[in-house]
Amino acid sequence: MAVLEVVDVVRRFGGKQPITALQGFSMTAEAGEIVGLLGVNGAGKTTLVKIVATLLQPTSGTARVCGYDVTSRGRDARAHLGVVFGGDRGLYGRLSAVDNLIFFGGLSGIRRGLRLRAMEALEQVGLRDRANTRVETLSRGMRQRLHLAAGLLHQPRLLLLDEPTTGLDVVEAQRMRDHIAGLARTGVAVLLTSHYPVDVDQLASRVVVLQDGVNRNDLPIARFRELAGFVAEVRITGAGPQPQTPTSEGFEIATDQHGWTMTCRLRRWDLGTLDMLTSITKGHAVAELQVTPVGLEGVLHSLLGGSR
Ligand SMILES: Nc1ncnc2c1ncn2[C@@H]1O[C@H](COP(=O)(O)OP(=O)(O)OP(=O)(O)O)[C@@H](O)[C@H]1O
Repeated sequence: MAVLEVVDVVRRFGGKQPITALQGFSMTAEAGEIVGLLGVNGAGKTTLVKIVATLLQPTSGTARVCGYDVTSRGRDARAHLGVVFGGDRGLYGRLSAVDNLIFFGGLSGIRRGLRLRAMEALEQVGLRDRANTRVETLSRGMRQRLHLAAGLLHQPRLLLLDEPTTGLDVVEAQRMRDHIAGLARTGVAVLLTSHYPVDVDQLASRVVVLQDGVNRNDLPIARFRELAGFVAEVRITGAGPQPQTPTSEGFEIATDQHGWTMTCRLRRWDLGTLDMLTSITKGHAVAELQVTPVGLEGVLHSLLGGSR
């Protein structure tokens, strides 16, 4: 059984200009899987996350967490899911890290062994040694990890993460990603919404693209990258006579007062490609060779670029 199963969910909002944010959206997430949820602003990501989190009801369709319908079995669904929104608000600055967790745990109905659970959750996010530190003296990254710990208190099978690295420096963002990856290795399913392609690039095993309220692409991340139609961009600069460019591979060459620049989007990257580049540039004065693998950003751009 999938940890998360969303089937044909429709969500309409009324008002002067009624809007259908989700129009028959379906997806699943299995144990241990990190699914990256991508889409332009207004695509319906937050609406979907709120429905799964039992904060908003679908107009029609079903969403189940560990088999429990989020509408008719909301309490059971909530018992199996943790929600972590980005940012560091909502914590009590004058309480210690562990007391914040005890407070949140109490609110979500954990009665027995709460202090022990709180300490375990702090351990999971690398904050055990800060258990008794007042939250207002913790760094932003630490406070964000404390949010993650709060989402883990009741040992959920599904974690909904919305922008988990917002506002973090590169070191803290990487630490956060490491913790998320570690959680998935313990079998937790993660639905990750992020505007930072690097989060999804590094973490997700599968990518779902939400567009116009439907699941437009749902692919393992390696297959998703292939949607760009190329694997890498190559850029070679040099001086002196310009090389002969092969017509078959779509090379382009430009010249200026400093010399020439040759660019190409490669459809594959292997030893044959390397041989080809060597033979094109043989005997020419090459100043620089750059090969940039296509990232998620490039794929999203070619998928969603003109479709707002
Ligand atoms: N409470 C609401 N009332 C009316 N319309 C809403 C409401 N919540 C969301 N919408 C509309 O539903 C659509 C989807 O919004 P949603 O916030 O789910 O998108 P999103 O993909 O999360 O966007 P972003 O990336 O900007 O956070 C938008 O057109 C939005 O204006």
